[in-house]
Amino acid sequence: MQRIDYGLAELNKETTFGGEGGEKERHVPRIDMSDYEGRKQEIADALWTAATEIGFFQLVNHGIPQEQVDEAFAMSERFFALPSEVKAKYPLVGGTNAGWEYKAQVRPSTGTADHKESYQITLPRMEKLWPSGEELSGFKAVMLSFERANWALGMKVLECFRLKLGFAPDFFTDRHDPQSPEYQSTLRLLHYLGMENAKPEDFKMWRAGAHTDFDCLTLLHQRPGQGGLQLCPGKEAGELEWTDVEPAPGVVTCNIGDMLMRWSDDKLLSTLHRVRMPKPHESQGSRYSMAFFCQANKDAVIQGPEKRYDPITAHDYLQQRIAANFAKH
Ligand SMILES: O=C(O)CCC(=O)C(=O)O
Ligand SMILES: [Fe+2]
Repeated sequence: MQRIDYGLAELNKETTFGGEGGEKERHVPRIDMSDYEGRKQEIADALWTAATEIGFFQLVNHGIPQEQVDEAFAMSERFFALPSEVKAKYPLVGGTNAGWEYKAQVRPSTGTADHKESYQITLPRMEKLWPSGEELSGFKAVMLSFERANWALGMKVLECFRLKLGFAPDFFTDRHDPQSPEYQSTLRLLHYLGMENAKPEDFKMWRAGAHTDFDCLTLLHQRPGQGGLQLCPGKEAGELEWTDVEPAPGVVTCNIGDMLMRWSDDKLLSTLHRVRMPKPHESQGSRYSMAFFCQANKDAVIQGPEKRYDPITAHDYLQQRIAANFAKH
């Protein structure tokens, strides 16, 4: 693969992680979010340990009702089952993180398109991007309420990191204010294509190539029986060893993204991950997941307490990352 020189250091690193690598078991911490107000300090300590050691953790008792998660998954499946001509009426517009794309995301790590389609919801940019009620009744209402539930959970987690980093109360919540036109957090529905009729060479591809996320914090909903997510901590050179993150009922899998890594002067780790193809004994069917990306509002200025990096706005930061992933748009 030809190497392109990307502007950000994070991106130049990402071009070196596309290979198969090995596998290794690792412990992904579970964090109990119950009695959040009463246990905030304890939760913050547990989140901090997880985020500084492995960059991934799974929230339990997180407050998003299972029925709401199931309802959103059901709607997502119905959306992707719409005819392509309908979905194509709501296309991803370059640089916006809003709308539908089909096999359009080329990861700098692999140089090939992810084997998936996705539909992204970024609230201020959704004009003309919602399917009509006739096409998919109830979709918008279900997704708006699911978006908000994820936002609220994301802000609880970020508030704990805020506490540990020593920023003022509500620092991150203010910078992810959904009332602002600068809001750019994103709910992404994902459909990884079924492999039932795939050719052997298709299995050499990735459902999602190795990458780190651009955002502050990702909340990921997976379905039991639809695994494939793998993480690899550290960004050292050499053979990488990957760990399966198994979906479990009732958990929300979280990872730190590059924006928060910068904002914490590299203390909180944005960990490499990918979605591999199913193994022969695993389900070959479609895989659905839903990710909520807490991305600071465009006008937020990212700089850590120790000022390790020059300040950059969240807008400029994200644009560089999107440009590197959707070159064709
Ligand atoms: O679908 C998954 O399990 C992971 C998705 C992901 O890593 C992403 O969209 O950034
Ligand atoms: Fe990701």
